[in-house]
Amino acid sequence: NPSPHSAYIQKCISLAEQSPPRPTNFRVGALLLSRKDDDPTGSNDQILSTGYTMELAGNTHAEQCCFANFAAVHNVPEDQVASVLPAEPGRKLIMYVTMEPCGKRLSGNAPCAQRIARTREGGRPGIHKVYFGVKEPETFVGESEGCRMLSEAGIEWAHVSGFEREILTVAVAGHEDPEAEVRVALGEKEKETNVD
Ligand SMILES: Nc1nc(=O)c(N)c(NC[C@H](O)[C@H](O)[C@H](O)COP(=O)(O)O)[nH]1
Ligand SMILES: [Zn+2]
Repeated sequence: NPSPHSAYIQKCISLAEQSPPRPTNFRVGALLLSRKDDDPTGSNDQILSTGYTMELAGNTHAEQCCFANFAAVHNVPEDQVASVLPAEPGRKLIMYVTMEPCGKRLSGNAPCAQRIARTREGGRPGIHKVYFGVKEPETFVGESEGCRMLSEAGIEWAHVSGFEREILTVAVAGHEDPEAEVRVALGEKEKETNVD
């Protein structure tokens, strides 16, 4: 049986395509689900919430909207989402995001890696693992810090490969020179590998 990761990343890409193009951020899609332990094909997955950049009013990120949508269904504000996320034995909370959760935002708003880490407050299991399709390009904040912040919070993460160009093309659609930015972002990977 195939792994479920590609299908979820593709679902997140279609979410990201609903985001209004802006020069000041990336168009990203996010999905939250509950997965039964020892269920590598995800056959017992339960989708809990989805979100995309600027889905909700203001300068909102996909992961932020994903949490805010779930919190709203449970009648709490987004910053209290940890208190309403399920914590069932034998199941884990998993997030899929087209792009690595941000570790810093030029706006100064709370970065998504911090929002994800906060789901573990109060000893709750919170988010167990984050799968993303591409690391954040250096466009806005330079070297991305999201993965390091997740690791520091004890949250696992993994890169699902194969969708980088598609994800980046959607993400930068509102930028000044999208084609060039995609080439640079893809090239960055080659540059890093040439460093050693
Ligand atoms: N993972 C992620 N999900 C998003 O929905 C989104 N828009 C970004 N984008 C990261 C980028 O670093 C920030 O968009 C800029 O740093 C500008 O910051 P604001 O968005 O204005 O807070 N990253
Ligand atoms: Zn973010």
